[in-house]
This record gives sequence, structure tokens and C-alpha cells, in this order.
Amino acid sequence: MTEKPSKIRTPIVMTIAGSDSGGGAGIAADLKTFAALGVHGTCAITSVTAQNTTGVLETFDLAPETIASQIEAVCSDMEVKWAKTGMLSSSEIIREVAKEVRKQKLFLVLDPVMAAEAGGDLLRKEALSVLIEDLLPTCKVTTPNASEAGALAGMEVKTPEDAKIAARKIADLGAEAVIITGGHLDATDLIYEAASETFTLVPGTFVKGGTHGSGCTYSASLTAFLASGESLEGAARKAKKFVEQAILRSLPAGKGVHPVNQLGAILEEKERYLVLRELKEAVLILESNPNFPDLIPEVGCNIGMAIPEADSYEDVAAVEGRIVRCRGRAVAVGCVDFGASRHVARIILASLRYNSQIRAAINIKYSEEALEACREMKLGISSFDRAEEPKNTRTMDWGTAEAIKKYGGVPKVIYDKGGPGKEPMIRLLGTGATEVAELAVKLAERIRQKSR
Ligand SMILES: Cc1ncc(COP(=O)(O)OP(=O)(O)O)c(N)n1
Ligand SMILES: Cc1nc(C(=O)O)sc1CCOP(=O)(O)O
Repeated sequence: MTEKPSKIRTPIVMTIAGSDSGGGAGIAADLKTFAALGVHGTCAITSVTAQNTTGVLETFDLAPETIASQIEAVCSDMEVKWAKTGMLSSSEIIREVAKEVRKQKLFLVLDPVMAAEAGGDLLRKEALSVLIEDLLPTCKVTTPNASEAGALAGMEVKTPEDAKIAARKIADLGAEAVIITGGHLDATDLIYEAASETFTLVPGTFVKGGTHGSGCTYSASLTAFLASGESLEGAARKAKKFVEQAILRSLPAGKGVHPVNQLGAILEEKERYLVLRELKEAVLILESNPNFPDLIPEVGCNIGMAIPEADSYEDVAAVEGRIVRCRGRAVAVGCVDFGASRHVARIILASLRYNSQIRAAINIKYSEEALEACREMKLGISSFDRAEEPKNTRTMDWGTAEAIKKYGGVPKVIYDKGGPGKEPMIRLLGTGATEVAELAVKLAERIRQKSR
């Protein structure tokens, strides 16, 4: 029997919060966030809400002892350091949770949930003072939005200046740090750290999309990043980006405020990682081939690959400084990175408009022999003529589209015979960077063989 390899310890975190039957906020949002960010999530349910995207219909609180029992069951078995709270609807629940936080010595992120965005109170009016007196002093950081900050600080928070005053007041009530999230102000989050009396701004952008569960997702992701060893500022920056992505990819579920999409938020990062990994492999294929240097044009060669649904240079990775010929070898001048190409990136972006599967391209030196080899290999070929290019267009956008239209689809090969001051060029297109690199290498070998 083979032994399971020992793994680096995955942080174990806990959410002490209510459930949302619509799956958008509360425990559901927290556990999805933990899973997306690679920490192990545990939970203690405080209340069950009958809720959907249009609001909270009913709430059923669990007995404080039942909540304590869940926390104790987890903490007696697993090493939980960081926890977060969400919906704690009554004074009794808050007191019990505060007792457990102290007993289990939890590092607490306190999300002072007061109401659902779509409608429905989640904190009884009389419980606010208990939250402030009993729980706030136990927390490492609290994450109110502007209106929650106003309620905690006993003032209106309408401007960034108000937010600064409120943050100090909340810290004076016992929180070690306060992050006032800016979703309701100017998209900038404000961090106040009591020990150093410092303010830090975390700018963001308003993104369009459903926001149901965004507050829970922010505090849960902050907890996950802190548990993974990030500093408060680092965790706050990452949590903000994560929530922006989750809103951007929110799901069209329900008739009200659509829920954020935590798994969608990490999808793009994963795609970017996969693209860089494949591109590095492709560059190695090119650099290690003895025949490929023959195909490097005067201007150098670049190979690019895009993430799915790419729509800008920043979505296409390529080689910084291109691949050049040096002492008879192909050498990548720099590393692979997003935004490193203009020409090859434009070829890919133009092709993507016609076929979303074609995400990679490479430019190689034009020669009659190379074109002949493409024909022999039965590759689909098309071309454009720079002399026909209309004014005020970009050659790569126009030329690629022109060749695709002429061919009736995206061909494997697009060439042009150059123009004044413009080197003729062949481009190979394909689904991935290794595919086009292997094709380039095969062509180079074939041309070399024929010239012998
Ligand atoms: C059970 C439960 N807990 C918390 C909330 C509030 O969630 P939040 O992330 O602030 O999102 P909105 O509800 O404001 O969209 C909730 N609704 N239900
Ligand atoms: C200069 C040039 N022209 C090309 C063409 O296909 O016409 S490819 C190329 C070199 C690659 O450029 P980049 O690093 O911007 O992708």
C-alpha cells in the first residue's frame, strides 16, 4: 500500500452565521468562499432563514446552547485559529458566541450583519448594544459597510471623512482593526488599525453584477486570507479583488438581487495560470529544437496564448522581448507574461471573434519553402495583402479578419508578402501554445530535410 504524501497544512477556519435558503449569503456564501480559496471551512449555524433573492421571509433562531455545541464539536477536534461571524440575531446568541470566542481563543473577523440588501432585518434592534459591548472587543477586525459602521459608531457615514471618524470610534469600542467597505461610498475600502493609529485606503472599482452575499463573501475571504498568513492589508486587498470578481461573475439566479459567484471568481486566475504553464512548455519546445532557428524572422518571433473570452492585450500571454536567433539557437529574451505582445496578441484577439477555440498563434519567417511545406502538410491556408488595407485600421486586426473571411473560417496558416518596410510573415494558429509550437517545429524539420 502506498502512503498518502504528507501535505502542507491547510488552514481550518470557521463561520458562525445564519443559513440563507437561497444559497446566496450566510453560511452558503462563507463555505463556498473558503472552498474557492483553499482553506477548510467549518460552520456553526446560528439561525435558519427562509430567504431568496427578493428578501428574508422568516427567520428561526437556534438555541444558544446548540450554537455553542457546534463550535465546541469542531474546536475539540480541529485546530481552528481564525473564525468569522455573520448573522447573530439576538442578545442571547451574541453573548453565547462571545463566550465561545473567548473560550476557544479564536481570532475573530466580525461581520456586523444587520439586514439583507433585498430586505429583512437580521439583527434585532435591542441586540446592537450587546454586539458592541460583548463581541466587538473580542475581534481582531470588524468589516462593516457604511451603514453598519454608522450604526456601530452612532453617527451617519456618508463621506470618506465620516468613515474615518466612524472607524476610530469603532476601534475605541474595542476592535483591534476596522475595515469599512466602500461599496456604498466610493468603492474604496478604509482600514484603520488601532495599535498604530493608521489609515490605509484600498481602492477598487464598481463592477456590474449581482451583489447578494457580497458582504459575507468579503468577510469570509478576508478570514481565509488571514488564516493563510497574509497581513491585514494584504488580505484586505485580496479580499476586495475576490469580491469584485465574484460580483462580475454573479449568477442569474432568482428574480431579485442575484447572488455573487465565488467559484467563478477564481476561474480566471486558474485560466491565467494554465495559459502561462502551457506557454512556458511551448517556449521550451521551440528553444530546444535545432531546426526552429531557421524560422525566426528578422523582427523576431513571438508565441502567444489567450485565456478563454479574452478581449484585451492583458488577456494574452506571450514572450517579453520576443524569441530571437542567437548563435544559431532560438532564445526567449524575457519571461512569459500577460500583455507582452501586440502583433501576435492582435492576431489571436481577431481570430477569437470568429472561433473561440483558437487561442494561440506564432509568427514565423515567410519563405516559398515554408508555404510549400504548409501545403504538403495539408494545413488550411489563407492570406491578406497589405496594399489593400484601408486607412485607419490596424494591420493585424484587419489582415487576420480579411484572411479568415476569405477562407470561410479560421485557417491554420495566415501569410502576407509584406510591404514597404514590412517583412513578409507567416502566422500559425491553433487551440493552444504547445500545438502551434509543435507545428512550427514540424515545419522547420520538413524544410530542413528538403534542403538537404
Ligand atoms: C443568513 C444571512 N446572513 C447574512 C446575510 C447578509 O448578507 P450580505 O452578504 O450582506 O448580502 P445581502 O443579503 O446584503 O445581499 C443574509 N442576507 N442572510
Ligand atoms: C513585428 C511583428 N509582426 C508580426 C506579424 O505577424 O506581422 S509578428 C511580429 C513580431 C511579434 O510581435 P509581438 O511581440 O508584438 O507579438
